[in-house]
Amino acid sequence: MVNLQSKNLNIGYQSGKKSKAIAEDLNFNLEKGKLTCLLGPNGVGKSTLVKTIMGQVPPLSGEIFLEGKPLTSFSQKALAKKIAVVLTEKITTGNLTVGQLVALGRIPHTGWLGKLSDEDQKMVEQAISQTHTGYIRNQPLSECSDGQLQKTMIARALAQDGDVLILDEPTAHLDLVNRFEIMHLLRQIAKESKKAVLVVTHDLEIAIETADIFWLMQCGQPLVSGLPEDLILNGQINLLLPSDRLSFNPKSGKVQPKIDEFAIQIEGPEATVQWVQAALQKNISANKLQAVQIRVEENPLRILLKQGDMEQEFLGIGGLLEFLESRE
Ligand SMILES: Nc1ncnc2c1ncn2[C@@H]1O[C@H](COP(=O)(O)OP(=O)(O)OP(=O)(O)O)[C@@H](O)[C@H]1O
Repeated sequence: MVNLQSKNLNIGYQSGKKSKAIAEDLNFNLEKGKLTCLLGPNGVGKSTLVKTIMGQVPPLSGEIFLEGKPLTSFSQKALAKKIAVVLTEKITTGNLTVGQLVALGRIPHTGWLGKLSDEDQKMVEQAISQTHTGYIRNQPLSECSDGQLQKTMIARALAQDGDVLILDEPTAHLDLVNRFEIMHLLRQIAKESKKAVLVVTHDLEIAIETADIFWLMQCGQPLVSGLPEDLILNGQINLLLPSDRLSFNPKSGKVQPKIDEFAIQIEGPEATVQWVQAALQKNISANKLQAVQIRVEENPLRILLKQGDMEQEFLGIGGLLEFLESRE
């Protein structure tokens, strides 16, 4: 079910009579119950699109519809009840605790001085429980780690209880475990609370694992939308990598340097072959690998290198690289 939709949307910034176009002819459907990831290179206009959807930056032309009605027909207050946003800026809210910040999510419903009703309280508790932040609810924000802060910001947005939840780079600055945890949490929120969740991210691998839909934004091109798995198989994922040097490897699910003359035949178990190949690509120039054959064994690792009559054995990739690097 579509919650937010755009038609021929042109986004950018207006200053006096001058307008600066950032992206043109954007057409999208943001669906309820799905986690959508917006990906694209730096400066392509992802944050500008988020601000346009929030009603902070007016579209240069075209229109956005929320629940079938033009976004412009909603007041800022009404929009705040429908769309909750988590931006990248760090909050500097003095001595507020985690619990107090989450409660601030109810402001669109209560007003600044509003007391929390039982219903408000219930939404706050639900948001804290969904984000597993109960154990830090009395902790001042100034004492929270980046991961804890990010979960608190998500909890505040959940307490706001809009049908649309938008997050601009929620995993920036987080470690690998927290990045996974936050994205899985957002997926769960989309599924369980039937919200339309839009996440701007540069985290391609985790996005592939968690997103239902990808939106790919590239300079001067229409927005490409589809299942991540479809975009991988039809090669459109490479739209994110305009450089000649990188491509997406559908087998490993990773961005890798393009392999052409570099590819040498390595025999052995798949995972071991993959990492030996990766180390060779990163460190050894193609001319040093000519007429070289490599066979690998695992547990324990053994690498056998053959060239003509010469055979050499290594017990680690480091030794193999040292040997190849020292060759004329
Ligand atoms: N207030 C503004 N007025 C004019 N131009 C702006 C303004 N804010 C951003 N821009 C420009 O809009 C373009 C898109 O910026 P935006 O922040 O939307 O990109 P982004 O895709 O989110 O980038 P990143 O991945 O680096 O966060 C950039 O060229 C930027 O300089």
